[in-house]
Amino acid sequence: MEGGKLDDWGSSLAGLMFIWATFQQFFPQFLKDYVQNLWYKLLHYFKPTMQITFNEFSPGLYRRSEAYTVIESYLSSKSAAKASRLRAEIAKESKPLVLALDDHEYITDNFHGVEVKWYRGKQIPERKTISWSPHDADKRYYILIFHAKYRQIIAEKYVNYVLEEGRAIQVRRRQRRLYMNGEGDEWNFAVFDHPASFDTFAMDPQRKEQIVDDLITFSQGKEYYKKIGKVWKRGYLLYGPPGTGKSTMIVAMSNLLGYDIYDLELTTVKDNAELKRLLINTKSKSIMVIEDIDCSLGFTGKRKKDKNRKKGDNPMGEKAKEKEGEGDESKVTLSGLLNFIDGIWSACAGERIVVFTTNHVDQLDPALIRRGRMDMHIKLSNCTFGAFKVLAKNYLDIDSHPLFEKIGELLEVTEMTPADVAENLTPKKLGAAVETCLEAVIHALEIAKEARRVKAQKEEEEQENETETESVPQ
Ligand SMILES: Nc1ncnc2c1ncn2[C@@H]1O[C@H](COP(=O)(O)OP(=O)(O)OP(=O)(O)O)[C@@H](O)[C@H]1O
Repeated sequence: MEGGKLDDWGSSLAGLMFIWATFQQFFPQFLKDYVQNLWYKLLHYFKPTMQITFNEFSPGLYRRSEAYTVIESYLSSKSAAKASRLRAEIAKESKPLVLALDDHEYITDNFHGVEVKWYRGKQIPERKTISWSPHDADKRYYILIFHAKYRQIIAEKYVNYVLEEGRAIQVRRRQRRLYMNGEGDEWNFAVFDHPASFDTFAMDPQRKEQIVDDLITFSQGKEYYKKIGKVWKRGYLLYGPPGTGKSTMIVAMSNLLGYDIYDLELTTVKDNAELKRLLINTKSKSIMVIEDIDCSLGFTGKRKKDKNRKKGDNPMGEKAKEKEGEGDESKVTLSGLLNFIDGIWSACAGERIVVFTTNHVDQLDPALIRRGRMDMHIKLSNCTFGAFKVLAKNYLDIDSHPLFEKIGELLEVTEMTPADVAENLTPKKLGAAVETCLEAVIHALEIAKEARRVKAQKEEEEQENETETESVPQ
């Protein structure tokens, strides 16, 4: 692609705009329009520059234009390094302080060698009135100025690039939201700021890397999904005993990609139609989570409204079987859920991750978790030595210690969840020594080992008794 420079014309234009903006407030409207038209004609005659204006408010609309806010985010990422006059502000629901381009200031940007200028203007209303309407306040706008010979590349490529980058910057800056479904098809949300990340997630490092790579590949896969003709979404099934980090991993996913979380409580959804409406009301770049999916759907694929059931209960245990057939309010069906995940409507949500968690993977309907629906099955297991080392680094800030060897041996012969190991590693007193925390882990592991031995012995004795009873002649 041919490179190009806007040279001094862009700067003169932006400079004159500043002067014009300062004096225009003293002129009547007809004179302003006349001078402005004359000025553009003159400019175009000598140097064929072009410009595109992005107004803060579209006529008749009370909301700020999305293009304007996205451009503002894009330019704020450039302004800190390039502009000489900046505004500092805390944007709504944005984490860091944002440094943005000030009024009547301009900066230069470069797209594949083509130089463009951005100017931020402000139009002051003719009459100052006390009003709540944004149309009576100062109106701002951005003007993109470029050489006319680059019209095509700027209009077709650069503007789209700016919008995409700006949106990505907004997502990165925005505080994460955790949505919950309430009554009907509305989502309520809370701003959430959970620090869990893949760096602090205790898991075999190689497996962790695979998962992180998979997530990043997905998030950058817009063109790929388009090429293969598939909706841009990916399903992850997280399974394992309680306390192995299923919920923590969802937060780590959200923090890695900057996605919001939609925590869908299936038992409160009335029917398939409501499920569909909930889906339509979600935004792109999000993780749709159904925790303990085995507790929400029964064997037959019919949801059972079983509020009495505890998380750890086997869904097809006696308790669950008793409830079967009772659920007269049960309207969300397995096929409704399958449609929700990958029916035609799933395409409305845009870039999306779906996560199911379960403690009983073997109880789930294979249709629900087949590859293509739940693309990656992630087993979260009891604490391994590799996972322990991550926890020791998180909690005690150590990479190695003479007591590690003993802990490694114990972890091989007994089972303990990362949640339990983490709890034992937590110092119980301010300034507790590292040894004290590691010894607490060893102590807990030895108790678990002993309990395991006693249990195994008991099972062996019971089996022997059963064999003896069977061999006694009737
Ligand atoms: N792999 C892990 N890495 C780091 N911390 C962990 C891990 N697993 C568990 N934890 C710690 O244990 C606590 C409980 O974990 P979490 O709620 O994620 O488990 P879970 O598998 O979702 O449990 P449940 O099935 O009961 O919902 C977390 O707050 C976290 O601090």
